Amino acid sequence: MATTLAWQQTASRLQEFYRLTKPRVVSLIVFTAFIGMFLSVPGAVPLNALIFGTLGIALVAGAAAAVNCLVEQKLDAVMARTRARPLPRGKVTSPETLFFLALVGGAGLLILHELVNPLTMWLTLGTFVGYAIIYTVILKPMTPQNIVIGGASGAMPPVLGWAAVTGEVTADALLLFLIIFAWTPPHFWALALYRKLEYAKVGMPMLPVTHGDKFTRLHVLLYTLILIGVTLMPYATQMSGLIYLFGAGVLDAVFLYYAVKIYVDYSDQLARKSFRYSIFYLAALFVVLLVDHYIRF
Ligand code: HEM
Ligand SMILES: CC(C)=CCC/C(C)=C/CC/C(C)=C/COP(=O)(O)OP(=O)(O)O
Repeated sequence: MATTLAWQQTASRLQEFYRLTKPRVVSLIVFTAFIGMFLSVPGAVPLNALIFGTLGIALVAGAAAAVNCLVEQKLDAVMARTRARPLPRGKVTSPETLFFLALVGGAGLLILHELVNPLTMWLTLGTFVGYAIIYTVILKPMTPQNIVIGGASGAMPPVLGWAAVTGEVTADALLLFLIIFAWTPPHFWALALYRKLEYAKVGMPMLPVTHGDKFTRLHVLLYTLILIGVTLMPYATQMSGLIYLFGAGVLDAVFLYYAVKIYVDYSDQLARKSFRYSIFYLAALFVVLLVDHYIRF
């Protein structure tokens, strides 16, 4: 009886630590890295790079997310969306979080350095610093351009996957970076539009707070147009073929529909749907890139 209780307590503690890593966001990040690995070579991906590259990138990304939870715990306690996180609820302490993220992040970097290659380790470390320090600590409280510049960290994972397999970063890898980079503003600003009051409450200078709704809605539309241009580039550069062109075209058309509707006929409900669609869009676009890579027309 006592051992069962002890087990339950341990399991629920571990679950709280796991939640610090923002597992849902990180799983899409890792998914784009994973697909980047397949796109980097014509045939089979070496199993070593696939397994240890994915594991290492996942661990460091999780540690980066935990830094964000640590730094923003006081703000998280105020916003409805984030107040159930482990730190604001007092389920884990700051020193525990620091210890956990150092352990997890250190293990990830070690795996990348020893079992993948040093280039991937350094690029992943740079991405970690980009999100955990440059974005979270410096840019986020400073400028409404926070997510445009900080989005570079979120866009790095396919490049990391590419480097893990090939040991280099090529123009095709940078194209994958550009896709996520252009996707981030419509992804985030759709959410920021319907969460504007919460961001205002904690004094975060998000675009709808500093420049208003109309300006943000215009920028969602403009970045969606940029995104559409960028997603045509894999076909234009012959990195991808007709299956990709068709898939990306359909996904882009729906994204454009949401962006135009947000601009001309805004509602919170629409912004919420558009945000959810942005997540589906990115996952589906990478699946299409992968399918096209192996079945090429
Ligand atoms: C600076 C860049 C980014 C910002 C500011 C941002 C912002 C956000 C925010 C605030 C949420 C929380 C939504 C909620 O709690 O309801 C979220 C959710 C999400 N983001 Fe992003 N994001 C960024 C980049 C990315 C990237 C690069 C990916 C993946 C490649 C991604 C994937 C996701 C996913 C999958 C969710 C849903 C999580 C869930 O359902 O709990 N995000 N994003
Ligand atoms: C490989 C590697 C090291 C990757 C690190 C990149 C990384 C973890 C990006 C995460 C993007 C993310 C969680 C944005 C959420 O925005 P936010 O943090 O402003 O959201 P919040 O308000 O929910 O805290």
